[in-house]
Amino acid sequence: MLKVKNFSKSYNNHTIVAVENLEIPEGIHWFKGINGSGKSTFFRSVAGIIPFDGEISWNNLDIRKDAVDYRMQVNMSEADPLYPDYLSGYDLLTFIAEAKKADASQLKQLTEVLGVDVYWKSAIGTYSSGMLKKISLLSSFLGKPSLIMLDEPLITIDNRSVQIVYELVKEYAEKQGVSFLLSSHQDFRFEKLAIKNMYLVQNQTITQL
Ligand SMILES: Nc1ncnc2c1ncn2[C@@H]1O[C@H](COP(=O)(O)OP(=O)(O)OP(=O)(O)O)[C@@H](O)[C@H]1O
Repeated sequence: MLKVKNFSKSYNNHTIVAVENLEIPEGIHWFKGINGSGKSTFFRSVAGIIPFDGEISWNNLDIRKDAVDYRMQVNMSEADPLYPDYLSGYDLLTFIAEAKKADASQLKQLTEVLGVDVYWKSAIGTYSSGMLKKISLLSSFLGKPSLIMLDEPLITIDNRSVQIVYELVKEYAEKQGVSFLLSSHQDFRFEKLAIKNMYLVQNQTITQL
């Protein structure tokens, strides 16, 4: 269970998202909202990437008090990932795999499934947006997370990769009990997945649909 209490995130004294009380059970959930509504801001807060006011815990691990354990359990893929151009996908993914204590076989299997092994030794600066997106998506599966947030996972990747992402989400959810928060500003993007709840990010808050 993800528990969010008295949450608020502001930029330049302007509230982007505020949530008094939100409890999200395990399962696959879909966050909708128009451009700029605050989906990425909320996901980044839950991932522990940006500071915020309030309390967030996942399966009773507090994002601040249990900072390391929490971050071993909660992974995220950014909507528009940004990495240093001079690193290779290999440099980045082997680093993340080590930090997340991933089995060597997991990294190998994911690179092969997503076709990242073909280009991951080249510098990131040479990648197309879809190639970069696949590195970011792959990174979020590494280790033994119990919650994975995928921010706009289907943008920029080709149709075949979209199917692979659907399969990976299904496999990790069904076989390993991983929960997912998926975001999309478009309707009918995740119809192939067993979506438990849908949430709307709108008017500086989040409501369950
Ligand atoms: N680092 C930042 N500094 C200032 N304002 C920011 C920052 N990051 C986001 N914002 C603002 O917060 C609001 C929400 O942005 P966010 O990226 O969370 O929206 P989103 O719902 O993910 O949008 P999209 O669907 O376009 O990805 C926007 O008005 C944006 O300009």
